[in-house]
Amino acid sequence: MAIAMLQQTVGGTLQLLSNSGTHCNVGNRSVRLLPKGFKLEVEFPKRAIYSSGKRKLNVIQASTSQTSVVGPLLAPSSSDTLDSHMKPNEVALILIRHGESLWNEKNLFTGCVDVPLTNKGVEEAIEAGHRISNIPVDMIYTSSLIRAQMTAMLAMTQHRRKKVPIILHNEDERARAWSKIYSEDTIEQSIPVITSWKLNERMYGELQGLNKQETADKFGHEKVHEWRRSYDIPPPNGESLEMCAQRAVAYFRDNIEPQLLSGKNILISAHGNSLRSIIMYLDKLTSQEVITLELSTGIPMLYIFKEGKFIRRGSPVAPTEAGVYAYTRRLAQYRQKLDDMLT
Ligand SMILES: O=C(O)[C@@H](CO)OP(=O)(O)O
Repeated sequence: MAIAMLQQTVGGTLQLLSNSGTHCNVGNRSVRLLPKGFKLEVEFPKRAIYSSGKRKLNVIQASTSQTSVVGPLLAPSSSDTLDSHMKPNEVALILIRHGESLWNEKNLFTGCVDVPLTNKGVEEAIEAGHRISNIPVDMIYTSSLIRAQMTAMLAMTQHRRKKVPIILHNEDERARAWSKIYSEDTIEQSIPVITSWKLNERMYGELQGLNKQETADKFGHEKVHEWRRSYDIPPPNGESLEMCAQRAVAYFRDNIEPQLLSGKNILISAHGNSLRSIIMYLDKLTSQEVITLELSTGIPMLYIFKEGKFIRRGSPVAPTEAGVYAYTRRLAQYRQKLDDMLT
């Protein structure tokens, strides 16, 4: 079936994107839409009926400055034509803990120290990418730390949609202006990547850089276990899990949840403790339950956000790709569309 999707208005023109060859009526004009992402610009009328054959697609109301779209075929806030058949009230949320870092390998407390991935970590990130390669991703959030950013970027190299993840630089006005993209086409083929320190690993204070085994030998296993896995006891001059959760969950609620509500499919690449905090919020875990939660490096976890609820769909243990796609009709449809477009 043809999908004609309203892209945007550009100086009095309307852009349509199609994923299969068909005729499409725009107002009183009949135009041909070509397969796979062919983009058409037409002058838009004030009000037009979109139709493909006898099938009415959408009613567009447009003015030079504003366009609104009414119709079941468009997910209003999604920019991806592949999503146009999907229920706008159901979106995917993927969480990935970064792959193994050089300090994970050396068994050092890392916290907010900015350490890159090992070769194994790179492989884990690529494997994570395979597992999520058929799940829609409209936006990516990462911490400000390179291990989480590397993981997101490497994972996205495997995504079948082949959009380009692009880090947004919002440090100041100039950073924003200098990284501006001037092609709407290119923007459409990009995924914005938003970084925030609020998704960083919990700050490990004076343990950062110390060897975990040596620290346990020195201070006692019980003490170190308390620093590492209690909920509200911070390591010396560091953050407890509770303190980490306060800023990570606040960030999630204030910044990420509104995007999910508006229909965006989101990937978060972050850290053991910032993700445990977010999972505590999503799964309504108690402080006793969250301290027993261990996350492996590079294993993606899938949630479906539907009707205001987070439903976990991928096991943190080892979700197989086939298992993940069996979960919802919407994800199966997305995968089918990728198959149709990319084979
Ligand atoms: O060192 C760290 O920053 C974290 C995660 O690797 O360690 P822990 O397992 O104690 O949470």
